[in-house]
Amino acid sequence: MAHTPLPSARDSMEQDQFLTILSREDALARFEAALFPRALPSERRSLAGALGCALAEDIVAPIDVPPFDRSNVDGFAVRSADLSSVSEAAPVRLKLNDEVIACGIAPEKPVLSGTATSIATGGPVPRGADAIVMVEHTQPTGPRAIEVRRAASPGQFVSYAGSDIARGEALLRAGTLIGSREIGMLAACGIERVSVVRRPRVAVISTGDELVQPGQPLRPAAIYDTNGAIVTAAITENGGDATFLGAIPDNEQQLESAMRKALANSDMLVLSGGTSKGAGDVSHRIIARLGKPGIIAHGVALKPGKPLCLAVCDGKPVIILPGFPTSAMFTFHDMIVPVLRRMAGLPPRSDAKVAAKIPVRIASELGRTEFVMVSLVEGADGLIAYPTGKGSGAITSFAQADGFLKIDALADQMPAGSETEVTLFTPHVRVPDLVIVGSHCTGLDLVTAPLARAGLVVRSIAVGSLGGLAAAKRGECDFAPIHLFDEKSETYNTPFLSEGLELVVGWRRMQGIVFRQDDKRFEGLSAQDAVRAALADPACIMVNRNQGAGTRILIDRLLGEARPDGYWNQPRSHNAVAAAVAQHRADWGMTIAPVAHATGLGFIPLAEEHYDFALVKARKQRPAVQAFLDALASDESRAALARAGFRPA
Ligand SMILES: Nc1nc2c(c(=O)[nH]1)N[C@H]1C(S)=C(S)[C@@H](COP(=O)(O)OP(=O)(O)OC[C@H]3O[C@@H](n4cnc5c(N)ncnc54)[C@H](O)[C@@H]3O)O[C@H]1N2
Ligand code: MOO
Repeated sequence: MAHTPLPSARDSMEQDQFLTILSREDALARFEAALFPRALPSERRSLAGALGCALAEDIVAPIDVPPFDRSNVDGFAVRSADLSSVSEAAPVRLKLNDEVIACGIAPEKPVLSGTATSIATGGPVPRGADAIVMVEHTQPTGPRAIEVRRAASPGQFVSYAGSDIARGEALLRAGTLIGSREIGMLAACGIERVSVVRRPRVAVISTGDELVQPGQPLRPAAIYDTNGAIVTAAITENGGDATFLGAIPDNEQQLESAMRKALANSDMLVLSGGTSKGAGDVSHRIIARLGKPGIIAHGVALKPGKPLCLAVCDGKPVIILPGFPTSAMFTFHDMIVPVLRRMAGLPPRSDAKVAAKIPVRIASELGRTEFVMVSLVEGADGLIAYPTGKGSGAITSFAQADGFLKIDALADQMPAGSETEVTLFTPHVRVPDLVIVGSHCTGLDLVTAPLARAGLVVRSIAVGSLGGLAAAKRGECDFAPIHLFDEKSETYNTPFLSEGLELVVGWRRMQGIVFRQDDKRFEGLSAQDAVRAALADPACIMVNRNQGAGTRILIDRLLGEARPDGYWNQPRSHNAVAAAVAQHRADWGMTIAPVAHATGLGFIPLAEEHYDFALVKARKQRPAVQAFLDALASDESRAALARAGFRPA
C-alpha cells in the first residue's frame, strides 16, 4: 500500500468495513455452509493428465487381468498328474512338444499326458497343462525330451485369468485420489481415459500500487509481489488449476473490472492485500457488488491473518488474503485449502505432526489462534522447537522453519519447556547434522558452505549471543556463536563460558561508523571526531542499534550523555543500519566493515569485535562438529572470510 495515502482522521471516522472478528472455526463453518453441498463438475482426462485428480466415476474392470492363465516362471508346462510319483531317485521323462511359448505367443499345441511344452515367464499356459516346473528342476535328455526330478502340484506357478482383477469387478470407486498405483491399475485394464472431478479454476490477483513482479527492477519504496507466486503454487499443490492475473493497482474501477473478468472465467477468485483498514482497501467494497450472498466473514481471530475476508458471490468463493506474505500463506493453508480440496473432490490434507518441546517462552495475543513457525533440533530427550518467526511481514522465516505450532486463542503465552505438537511443512523432518544457535554473522555462511556442499544439513538459528549460550548449556546445539564483551576483564567471550563449554576462536569483525561516500561532514575523520561532527550539526540524524547488541555498547560509549535525533530508531541488525544510511533515513550509524562495504558506504573503523564459538564439549566428537572445525581452520574459509572483510583469527 506504499502509494496509497494513509487514512486521514476523516476516513477513519467513516470506516465502512469495521471488522467483526469471528473465531476460525466459526468463520470456516459459515464459509463451508455457504458453498457445500455442491455438484462437482467432471471432465475426461488421459491417465497421465488424471494424476492428482479425484475420480468422478466408479471404474469396473472391463477385462480379466491377467487375461489368460499365465506362467510365473521360466520352465515347462506339464500335467501335474504325470509327475505324481516323481522323486530325485525316480525322475520322470517327458517328451517335449514342438513349440516354445514366449511372452506374447499364443500356444497352438495341447500338452497331452507324457509331454511338456517349453514356456517363458508370462507365457500363456497351453491347453491340457495345469502346472509349470521350473527349468532348474529339469534335465534335458536327448534332443526332444526332459527329465523331471520334482513333483508338481496342480496350479503350481500358474496365475489364473482374472486372479488379479476379474472382469466386472469394481476396480476403483468415485472419489479415489488418482496416484501412480491407481494409474497402474487402470493401465492394466487397458483404460486410457477416465472421468475425473475437474480441477477448480482459480484466478489469483495481487493488489497494491507498490507491487513489482519478480524479474523486473525494483523502484524505490516498491516491493516484489510474493503472494502471487505463493498462492498460485499453493493452489496447484492442492488440486486447483491456477491462473495468475498479475498485480492490480489500488484503483477501485480497475480492480472491479479485473475481478469481474476473473470470476467470469473461473470457479474461485483469490486476492491478496487491501483487506485491512488502509484507505486503499477497496476490494471488500467491490465484493459486495459482485453477487449474493457476498461477504461471509471479514476478520478472523487468527494470528497471523486477522484481516482475512471470505465471500461467496453467486456460488463462487471469493477470498481476500491479508497482504503480508506470511499471513497470506497461513490463512490460505488453514482456511482456503479445506474448501479448495473439497471443490476438487480431494480428501482433507493429512499433515504429519511431531511432538516437541519449546525452549523459550512464546508470547501470544489473547483471543487469536496463533501460528508460530518453528525450527526443529534434537535435544537431550526429544525434539526442540525454536520459534523462527520474524513477524507476519517476513517471508524468510519459512526457509529455516520445519513446521509450525498453534497457540490456542484462549492462551496469552506458551511457557518455556512446554510440550507441544508441531505440524510439519513436509512429511519428514530431517534433523540437522550441525546445529548453530546464537548470534548471526554473514561470515558463518562462508564457513558452513563446504559442509553443505558435502551433503551435511547445517541449521543456524539466530537468537543472539546470550540465547545461544543458554541453548549450548541445555545441549541443544553444537556451537553457540557469541560476541560478548566483558567490561571488567576487558576481554571478549571467554569470561562467559560455563561448565561443559569450550571456546573455539572464530574471526574478528571491524566495527565502525558508516556514512554515505559523498557526505563531506565525515570525510577523513576518526570515529570520535566523526561523532563530534555529527553532534555539532542539528540536521544530522543517526541510526542506533537495539539494547543488548555489542555494537550498541560502542555507540553509547561514543555518545556519552548525548541523545541526537535518530537515537530511538533502534533496528536489530547490521544490515538495517546500513540500509537506513544508504536510503537517507539516517546520516550515520555503526555497523561492521563487510556490511558497510557491501552497501557501498563510507566506513571509519573503530574497534574490532571478537566473533567466537562456544562449543558444547559433549558433542565435540560428532563428525559434523569435526567437519566444521576443519572448515573453520581451512585456507579456503580463511580466504573467503578475508575477502568478505573479516579477519580470521
Ligand atoms: N490500522 C490497522 N492496520 C492494520 C491492521 C489493523 O487491524 N488495523 N491489520 C494489520 C494486519 S494483522 C495485517 S495482516 C495487515 C494486512 O493488511 P492488508 O491485507 O490490507 O494488506 P496491505 O495493506 O495491502 O499490505 C500489507 C503489507 O503486505 C504487503 N503486500 C501486499 N501484497 C503483497 C504481495 N502480493 N506480495 C508481497 N507483499 C505484499 C504490502 O506491501 C504491505 O507491506 O495490515 C495490518 N495493518
Ligand atoms: O493478521 Mo496480521 O496477519 O497479524 O499480521
